[in-house]
Amino acid sequence: MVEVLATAKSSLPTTKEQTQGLEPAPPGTFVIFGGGGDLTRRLLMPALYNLACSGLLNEDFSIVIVDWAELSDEDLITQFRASIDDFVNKRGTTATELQHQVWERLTANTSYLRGSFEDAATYHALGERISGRNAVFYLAVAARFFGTIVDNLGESGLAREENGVTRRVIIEKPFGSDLASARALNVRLQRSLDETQIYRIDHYLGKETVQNILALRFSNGIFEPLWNRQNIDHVQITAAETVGVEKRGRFYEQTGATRDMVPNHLMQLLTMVGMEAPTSFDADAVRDEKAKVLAAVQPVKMEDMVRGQYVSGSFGVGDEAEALRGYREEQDIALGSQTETYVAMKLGIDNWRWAGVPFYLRTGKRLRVRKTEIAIHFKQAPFALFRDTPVDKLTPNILVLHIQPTEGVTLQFSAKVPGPAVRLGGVRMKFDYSDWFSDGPSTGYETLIYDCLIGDQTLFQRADNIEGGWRIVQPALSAAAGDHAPLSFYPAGLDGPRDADELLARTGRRWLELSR
Ligand SMILES: NC(=O)C1=CN([C@@H]2O[C@H](COP(=O)(O)OP(=O)(O)OC[C@H]3O[C@@H](n4cnc5c(N)ncnc54)[C@H](OP(=O)(O)O)[C@@H]3O)[C@@H](O)[C@H]2O)C=CC1
Ligand SMILES: O=C1O[C@H](COP(=O)(O)O)[C@@H](O)[C@H](O)[C@H]1O
Repeated sequence: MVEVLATAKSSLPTTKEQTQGLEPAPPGTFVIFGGGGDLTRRLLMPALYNLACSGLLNEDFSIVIVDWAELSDEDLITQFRASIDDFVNKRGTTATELQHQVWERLTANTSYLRGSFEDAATYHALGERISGRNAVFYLAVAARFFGTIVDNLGESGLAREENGVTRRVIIEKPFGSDLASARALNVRLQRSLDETQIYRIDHYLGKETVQNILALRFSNGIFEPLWNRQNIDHVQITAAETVGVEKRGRFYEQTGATRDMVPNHLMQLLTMVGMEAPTSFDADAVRDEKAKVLAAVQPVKMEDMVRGQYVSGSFGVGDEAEALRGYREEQDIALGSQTETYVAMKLGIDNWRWAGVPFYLRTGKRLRVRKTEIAIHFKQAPFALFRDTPVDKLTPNILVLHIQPTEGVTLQFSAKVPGPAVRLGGVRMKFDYSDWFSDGPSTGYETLIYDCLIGDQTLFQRADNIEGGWRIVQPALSAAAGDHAPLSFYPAGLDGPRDADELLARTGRRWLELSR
């Protein structure tokens, strides 16, 4: 292993330094519809607290939680405190103290509004609390309510921006369940809102390393000249999870791995790798380039796709091994379920930079390891020089962008093994984020919430980008709906279905090992 440079921990920037140069967001109210739910407890409240600790919320910032649960303001604050204790202060191995001043200010301006999303009275009462103020409406609700809430915001006049007051809506995923429903939802939202008011979230865009793909590509002179069909053989994008469907069986049965991960998260990764340099970080400049890449991707062909479902298996070895249930044995799953928990596919980007370079995507639950990464496989160097040496093959050059759980970049290449003979060994140069940058407490939602508060849509999906992702996977969804999509099975705790290996083996390629 070749270490790139010595690490410089003492010079790591602190959280304060990382937020330097950023102004607190303008004054306003953050309204969370569905604020009694899981997303709010685990991610949104911790993120708002972290933003307050970083000094990025305005002194005049308030929170209104809308839900139908029977809660008093005191109950709400108790829940809020529990979520900070569980998801910020006891996160990982480091326990930190509550920042009392920040906490007092935030909770003094947090209130509860009990009401149904479907009831006009809820919007009337909300209107009184936010009158004349900027507001962000966060729809932390099941997807079936997205249209209803936005219709109500429109009809009640709460979506109207006037006299310099801004009104923005953050929409959670899933945004539609196929191309037609995503289009219909876009049309419905745009009846009440201008596109500049709509913030469609994809939490992958809140991940530092996902954002860093553009920085890596375009702030370094060494990568861009190689980033094309002349030098790259193929690209592999992997999002492997060890978890199963947990308690989300009802949702997952209707969704499956393709809908859950591909048109959104994996397409974000594909566009970041594939896009041209935008002319600026302006939201539309970036999203225009993404739209162009998506438009150049041909819809997936069924012969280039593998769907899998996990069956019972085990994790670990010997006495330590843990038995894992199969998907069909999980809660709320049909006995003969045909839902895929794994999907692999080959896509191509038919443009001047990428024509002929396959992009292989795979994602699945209950795999051997949790790992999200992008591996750029470069073309092989000519072998001629080594023909009369003991070298029988060259190590492939692979640049791996690690997204999670570790964040960093690795470059694999060949180096001469010391000694008189010409022998080559595969080596890796490794850059690990944690060696160079300290990471403040973060849920990944801080950046996204802050960006919405300041009106920056760069990290949010535009209507055409969302539809572009659905268009690409639509043939797979149609085939599954018509029962024409084969399903392979794989043991829980391993690497996924064999057929997925076959998808690459056809052209003499292979997946990068998950557990390497
Ligand atoms: N949880 C997570 O980690 C993630 C969630 N998401 C997305 O975020 C959104 C919210 O998820 P999550 O927090 O898990 O959902 P929850 O179901 O936990 O939260 C929704 C809240 O809204 C309440 N509610 C339901 N119907 C009404 C109504 N008609 N009027 C008023 N309140 C109502 C629910 O109450 P009750 O429980 O009584 O029905 C619940 O408190 C979803 O779109 C999900 O896909 C995205 C990424 C991660
Ligand atoms: O949106 C979703 O993403 C998670 C994976 O997110 P990650 O940040 O852990 O990579 C996935 O487990 C879930 O099924 C899906 O709905």
